[in-house]
Amino acid sequence: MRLSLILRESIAQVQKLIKDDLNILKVDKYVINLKAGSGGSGLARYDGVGGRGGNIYFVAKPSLAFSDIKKRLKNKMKIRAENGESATKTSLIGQHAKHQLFDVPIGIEVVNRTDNTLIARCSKPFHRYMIARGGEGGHSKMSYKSVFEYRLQKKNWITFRGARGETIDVELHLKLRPNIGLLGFPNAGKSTLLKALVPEKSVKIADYAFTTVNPQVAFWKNETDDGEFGEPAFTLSVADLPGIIEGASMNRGKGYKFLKHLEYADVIVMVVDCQGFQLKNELDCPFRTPLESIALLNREVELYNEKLAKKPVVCVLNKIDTLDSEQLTSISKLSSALVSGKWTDEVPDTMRPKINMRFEHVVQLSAKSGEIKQFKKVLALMRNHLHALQDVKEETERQKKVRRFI
Ligand SMILES: Nc1nc2c(ncn2[C@@H]2O[C@H](COP(=O)(O)OP(=O)(O)OP(=O)(O)O)[C@@H](O)[C@H]2O)c(=O)[nH]1
Ligand SMILES: [Mg+2]
Repeated sequence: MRLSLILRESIAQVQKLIKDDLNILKVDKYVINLKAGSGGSGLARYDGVGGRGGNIYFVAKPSLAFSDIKKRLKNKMKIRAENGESATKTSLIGQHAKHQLFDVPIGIEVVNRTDNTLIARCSKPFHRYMIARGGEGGHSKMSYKSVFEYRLQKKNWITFRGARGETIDVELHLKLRPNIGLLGFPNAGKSTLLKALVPEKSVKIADYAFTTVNPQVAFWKNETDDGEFGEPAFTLSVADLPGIIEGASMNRGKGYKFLKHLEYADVIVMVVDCQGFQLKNELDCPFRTPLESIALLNREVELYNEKLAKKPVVCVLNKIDTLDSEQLTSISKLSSALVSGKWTDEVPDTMRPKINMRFEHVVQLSAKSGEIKQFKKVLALMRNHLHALQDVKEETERQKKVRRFI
């Protein structure tokens, strides 16, 4: 009995290790209901003031894992702060409630579920972020509406009701911060490319759409000290994401929820199948040429967030081993058009993006063959930009105005 228990535990441990090795991100969002404390009641006859309700703060802690959030809330996904004390005849100033502090892993984003606005980006270690505000205590200067009477020991007391604490549903988002994010339609060869970069990593590759169901991260080390490309050794994190499809912004396929992991990527690597793309061999799934695939990916990205479409992109035209010489010529033409920025000229109007992505480099390769020297070279070149490319800065209103007058 005991032996089987030990065995079961060790199997579980090994399984966990395997999972860690794969670095697969299973959960990247939680929804939590928050209720800040309401203010205590004030007492009219004696001008008593109720205590303030407690606020809810999130504190960014470096040592926490995202999955700890659920454990620490004991699966209830609710956080409550205490109400303020009411004023009484013997204590005319009600005590303020204690604030509720909740530790969260560093870097998470807190979004209001109702209006989809960002409340906080918890990025500074040990900093407190106010998420829900407690209500003010009741007092005589409050509006008439907050006044109410109640009977206590046969006397009529007039009290001022404290304000209610904020009640909100928030989403906690974990976003990867990779140097390189792989973007593409299903089956384009994103995972194959990751495997070619980091051969020791276990990666699931298969000839059907949506093989990758969760984002996964690997680290590519350019270990040659003497510098294979004249560079000192360096490491880049690469995130392989599940494929998105046309209409992802309308929540087709798996939607575009995984695109959030590209928001902090320094460089986007767009992987395109040189043979084109068709999700299924059915009438409602039209065939898309490589050029159309690029335009449609560009469109989906900008519909998600225009900032993403402004990031530097490396386009990988994959599976060139499957092309004949005529197709190879047309892929080379496409490469030149992408680099020159004139690639949208031939895109049908219905597929043309608003913001054309900037293709810093275009590489033709066969990820399956593992011969990706040119691609590694391009990554090494892009590496020089990595620090400067942390995040695309929004143009401020002032800058826009200034530009208008120039
Ligand atoms: N001939 C050829 N086949 C390739 C190449 N790269 C990938 N493939 C094949 O294409 C299929 C899809 O590859 P994956 O790497 O799983 O594609 P993916 O983009 O990760 O797909 P999803 O995870 O579904 O989004 C597999 O059968 C691969 O073997 C290539 O360069 N040449
Ligand atoms: Mg994949």
